[in-house]
Amino acid sequence: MSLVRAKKHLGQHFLTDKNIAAKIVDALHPEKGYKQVLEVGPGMGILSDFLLQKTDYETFLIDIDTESYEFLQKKYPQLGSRLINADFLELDFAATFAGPIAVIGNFPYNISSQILFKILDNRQQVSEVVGMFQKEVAERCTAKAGSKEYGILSVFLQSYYKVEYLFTVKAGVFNPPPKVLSAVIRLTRNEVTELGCDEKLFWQVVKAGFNQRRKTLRNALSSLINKEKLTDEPMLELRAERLTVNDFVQLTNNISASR
Ligand SMILES: C[S@@+](CC[C@H](N)C(=O)[O-])C[C@H]1O[C@@H](n2cnc3c(N)ncnc32)[C@H](O)[C@@H]1O
Repeated sequence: MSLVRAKKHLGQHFLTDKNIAAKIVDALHPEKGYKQVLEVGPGMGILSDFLLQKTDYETFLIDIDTESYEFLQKKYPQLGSRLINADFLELDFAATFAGPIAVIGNFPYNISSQILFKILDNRQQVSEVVGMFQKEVAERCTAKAGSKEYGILSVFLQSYYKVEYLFTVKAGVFNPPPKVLSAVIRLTRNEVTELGCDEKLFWQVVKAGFNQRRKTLRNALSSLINKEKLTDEPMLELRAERLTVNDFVQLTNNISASR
């Protein structure tokens, strides 16, 4: 079988180290109750080889690249409609999967944030995610309040998932090697179904706070708050990076109550 040509615009860097591939697949916890796993961007199938050996779950593969799709069709004829040639960002989860699922992948780095927001949009179905990202993105996902990496992505993900940094991966194990280091993280869905505040306002507060992260929240959120009524709100004297997810929930409730 001829190999798939790496296409830069699709973020194609193929992992060549099978031990790392096995370690990524082993980081899934199917005992948590999902029966289906979706791999995003299987490429030539280095992760899929390990996923398809497992009997605890049914594996689905989605790749936007037709050349990868045709390669994988020949490699795994048994997959049938579980091999999908489409854009993950356009996938209709409810129509494709029967219940809770896990998402796994060595993700294309050019669309990392969109992939994470797509997962967040489908958080009712996505119980677990194990994925490789550019190291800086992995650090932003796992960052804690008070650190310089802590930002919008950290707060949004940590609202609904426990986020763990698993391990760092060197560029030399990919072909072609990316210019950056990579890292594997795991997201495990928490118990939260509702944040306990006006969620639309919560997203606005988080975004506005971090969009002007060097300002105090009183200044960064000036268009969202009623200044006369929130004169003694201590969180407004801080910068966004100091607030935990729970602080943001509480601040959102205080802003709602003052309107
Ligand atoms: C970093 S490569 C990883 C390939 C393979 N899993 C590996 O580890 O060698 C990323 C893969 O994502 C695919 N991809 C890029 N954008 C995509 C999208 N929007 N939806 C689905 N797959 C995508 C690429 O075609 C490529 O196969």
